Amino acid sequence: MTTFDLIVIGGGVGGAGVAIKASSHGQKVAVIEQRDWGGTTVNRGSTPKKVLLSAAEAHRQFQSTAFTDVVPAINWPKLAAYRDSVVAQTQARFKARFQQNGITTYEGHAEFVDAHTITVNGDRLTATKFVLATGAHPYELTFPGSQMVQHSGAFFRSEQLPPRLVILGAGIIAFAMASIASEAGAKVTLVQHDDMALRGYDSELVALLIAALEQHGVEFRFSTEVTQLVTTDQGLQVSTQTGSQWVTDAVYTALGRTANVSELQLERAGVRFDHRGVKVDNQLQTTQPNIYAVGDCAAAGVPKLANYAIYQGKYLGDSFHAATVFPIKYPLQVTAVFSLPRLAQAGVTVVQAQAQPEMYQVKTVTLAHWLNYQREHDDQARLKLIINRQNQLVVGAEAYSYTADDLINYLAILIQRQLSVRQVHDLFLAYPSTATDLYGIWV
Ligand SMILES: Cc1cc2nc3c(=O)[nH]c(=O)nc-3n(C[C@H](O)[C@H](O)[C@H](O)COP(=O)(O)OP(=O)(O)OC[C@H]3O[C@@H](n4cnc5c(N)ncnc54)[C@H](O)[C@@H]3O)c2cc1C
Ligand SMILES: NC(=O)c1ccc[n+]([C@@H]2O[C@H](COP(=O)([O-])OP(=O)(O)OC[C@H]3O[C@@H](n4cnc5c(N)ncnc54)[C@H](O)[C@@H]3O)[C@@H](O)[C@H]2O)c1
Repeated sequence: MTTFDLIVIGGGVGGAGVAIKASSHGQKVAVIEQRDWGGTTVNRGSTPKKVLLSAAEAHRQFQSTAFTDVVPAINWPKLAAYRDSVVAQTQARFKARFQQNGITTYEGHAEFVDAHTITVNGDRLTATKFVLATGAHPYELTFPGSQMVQHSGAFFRSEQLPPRLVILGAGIIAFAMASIASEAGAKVTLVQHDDMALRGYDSELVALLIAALEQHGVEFRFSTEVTQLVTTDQGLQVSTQTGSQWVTDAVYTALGRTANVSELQLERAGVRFDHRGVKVDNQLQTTQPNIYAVGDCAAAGVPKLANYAIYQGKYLGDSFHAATVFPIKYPLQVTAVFSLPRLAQAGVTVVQAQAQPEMYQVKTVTLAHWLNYQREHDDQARLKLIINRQNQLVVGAEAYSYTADDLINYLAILIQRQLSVRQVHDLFLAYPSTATDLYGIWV
């Protein structure tokens, strides 16, 4: 039986964070992956998504500048081939990084025998500590014909773009898919069961994004659900609860994700979990003291995003080595919707600020006439700053523009460092750029 100080189950971004940190502190570490190194992010999430998005962005720029008469079509199979080469290279680098750090890698499904032993490919491995980093899988549907529904991962890895497609859900993934597909020429219909898109983001900015996509031909059907899919000679016939019917070529879901916990035999190890994932405390420890969980499989009360999984992994890798362990503290929330245009947010949200008007002021800054936005034809670009009334520091920001994620990341740094207006003006930066725009927008 092979013994380690630490075994990490799951070779995605969360598992990598903890394994590499722990091994840098001299621990004997193994990582086990059952499907593909790099997990969701590298294979079915942000990596393929951002490669596709680059082509969509270039296509948009062609239309909005001097090239109006000659807008080249996106060659999807060519784009797909490039995307697959980027994914393959990233995956290979991901695995090599484990090996370069002296981490033992296993390819296979891990499950617990007891709290100190697991099996992989029939081998038994033991360790002092375990970290669960098994991620999540798409929410499954059960209506008649739902076996023909594909997941968002299939869209981001598709070889061909369906001419007509339906997206179920109006969350963060749905908006990225709708933006890419519509820019690449597909007729997109998005179905959301209630009237709320992108919950948590400022409704005014969300309305601007919906209007931009509608202008691009995306059809939104709110307050209804798909109830049946039937194959016909014309394609897939979609029926909804409210009685609508139309024909499409493909249906993709983006309805949220469920933690990968049920196939780990966690009961044998004394680890408790529910539909939200593995129960963890504020040090990411499960109900079994030598077993921890990070990322999408953990019910840690934070967004299930790559930046959180990486942050938790690094925290845990360091905490195993620390003399005193403090609870994990997230400096602020930062998220982005990779749509066209983008929505991004850092710190206190507009929704939170509006609920506490005595504490926060919301200031709207129109960006459209600023050089960086004007040159991009970003004519609706705007920023909402959330200001703490007591000390006048900016504590949150929400932006809508083609480069909102960049601006929000600069603001996230300034918010985390609690910089005052004076300190921002003392920074020396290359001009003109998104960074120097901070001089103007920072109150
Ligand atoms: C389409 C899409 C786009 C996204 N875009 C973004 C984005 O732009 N920004 C962002 O921050 N987040 C994004 N996310 C979320 C992000 O991908 C996840 O939060 C992140 O991947 C979580 O990392 P993880 O390591 O917890 O899990 P994963 O990356 O899912 O890795 C878990 C790994 O564990 C393996 N595994 C599971 N069970 C076992 C077992 N029993 N034995 C061995 N191995 C096992 C799985 O095969 C998998 O490889 C996106 C997600 C999706 C689906
Ligand atoms: N840029 C990013 O940061 C990013 C990008 C993609 C994914 N992610 C992560 O992946 C997770 C999953 O994303 P997602 O978009 O699948 O989920 P989500 O939770 O963001 O959105 C799902 C949407 O589907 C709706 N819905 C639920 N059931 C429905 C039904 N039967 N018919 C129609 N609509 C229905 C929900 O009300 C919700 O609006 C996110 O929570 C996030 O953690 C992050």
